Amino acid sequence: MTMEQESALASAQRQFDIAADILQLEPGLRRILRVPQRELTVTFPVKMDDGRIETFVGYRVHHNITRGPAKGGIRYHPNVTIDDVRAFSMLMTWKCATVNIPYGGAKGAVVVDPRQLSMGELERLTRRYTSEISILISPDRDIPAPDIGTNPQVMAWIMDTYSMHSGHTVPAVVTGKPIEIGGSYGRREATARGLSYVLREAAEALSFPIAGARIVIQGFGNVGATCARLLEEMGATIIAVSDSKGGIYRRNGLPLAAVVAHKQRTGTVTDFPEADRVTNAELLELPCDILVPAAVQMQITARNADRIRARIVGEAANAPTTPEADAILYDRGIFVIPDILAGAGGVTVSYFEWVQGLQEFFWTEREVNAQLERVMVGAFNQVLRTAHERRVHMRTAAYLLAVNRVADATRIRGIYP
Ligand SMILES: NC(=O)c1ccc[n+]([C@@H]2O[C@H](COP(=O)([O-])OP(=O)(O)OC[C@H]3O[C@@H](n4cnc5c(N)ncnc54)[C@H](O)[C@@H]3O)[C@@H](O)[C@H]2O)c1
Repeated sequence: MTMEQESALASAQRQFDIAADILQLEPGLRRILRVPQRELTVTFPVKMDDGRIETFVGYRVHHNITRGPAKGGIRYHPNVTIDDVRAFSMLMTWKCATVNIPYGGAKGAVVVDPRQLSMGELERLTRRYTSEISILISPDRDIPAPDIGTNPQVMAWIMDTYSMHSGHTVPAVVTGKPIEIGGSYGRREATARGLSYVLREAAEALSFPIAGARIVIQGFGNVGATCARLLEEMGATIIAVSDSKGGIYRRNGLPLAAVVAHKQRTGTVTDFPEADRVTNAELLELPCDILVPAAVQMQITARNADRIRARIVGEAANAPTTPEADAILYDRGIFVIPDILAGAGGVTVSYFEWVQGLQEFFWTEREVNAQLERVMVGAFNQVLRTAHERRVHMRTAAYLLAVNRVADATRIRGIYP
């Protein structure tokens, strides 16, 4: 197996090992933090609309809960594996620790293509999966959230199922809920907004203003499209965007509102009449100031890293860059804002949603965004300082901060019994 084909977990562990070596982490702590603490696999039946009974496999993994309740999304995807869930649960531990919010890391999944299910089937699957993992979830133990293939409606069913079992309404058991039942203002845009704050800070650190910066975005979904709009509001020029079908490029800037309307009408950005078509591979190699991978993992690899022509790469997606590519980008002086920092706006506002639910006291959107900016800018500056002090790239710096926080918490609490 080549490095490029290694599993998501092996890649996450390799990244952890780099930080553990620099921190000279004691062998016992290394053994604890390298693997998930707790895993649940469930096989459960769902009545389909035609009367058949199908069985589905689901997972919920807690990587670490030393710093607080487990936090992480639930993915519905036909190809998801337990190994992916382990890797993403580990990334969640580091993401929460990087922005210093009091959570551990978790991830859940069901092996299913949700687009093949009716609404009724999706609801029954979600409610039964919730029931199966209810031995793990609760507002003070494990708080799920949306991920690929799930959305606020799925979170509403999880909240309702858990509440039915409890006999009273428990909004704080999930985040990413609809506003009407205790969701937070600003949650839907939070990942993109958090990213826009750190991109603005990064541009400033590299001595160019975000206003006028030329931006390329891979993935035009919730995060990518919102990020495009927010960066345009900051005065940046979006020159290329893409979705799973391909990308579009216009040297002088895309008319964003028209691209959004085209995507709504046709389901894709491709074939937008006033731009050139590019493939997703070509898009990544366009000359620009800021490249934002906001689609899927493993996009920047040893194969294309030497052709990336951005000054900053802001990782909205989880794990879009392989460790080999990281080293190449660093050597070429490209400033990478790693996923565990750049993509942490979502979990940060999830944390605010949980706090609001527990207190039953809700904030305005302005308050949410101001607190998000404080957390993201503070974390960015800490990671940047660490990178300078330790002479490492931003990903390793973020890992050093995050792993150290979890290691410290473990040492202070001690090993039970
Ligand atoms: N939504 C959040 O709060 C959040 C938080 C942290 C990280 N992320 C990560 O950000 C990424 C995007 O999340 P989202 O919520 O915008 O998802 P989404 O499903 O709304 O959008 C994904 C976009 O990527 C495109 N895409 C899919 N496969 C592609 C491929 N192979 N090449 C190019 N484009 C492709 C899709 O067409 C779509 O435009 C994911 O990796 C997700 O894990 C999301």
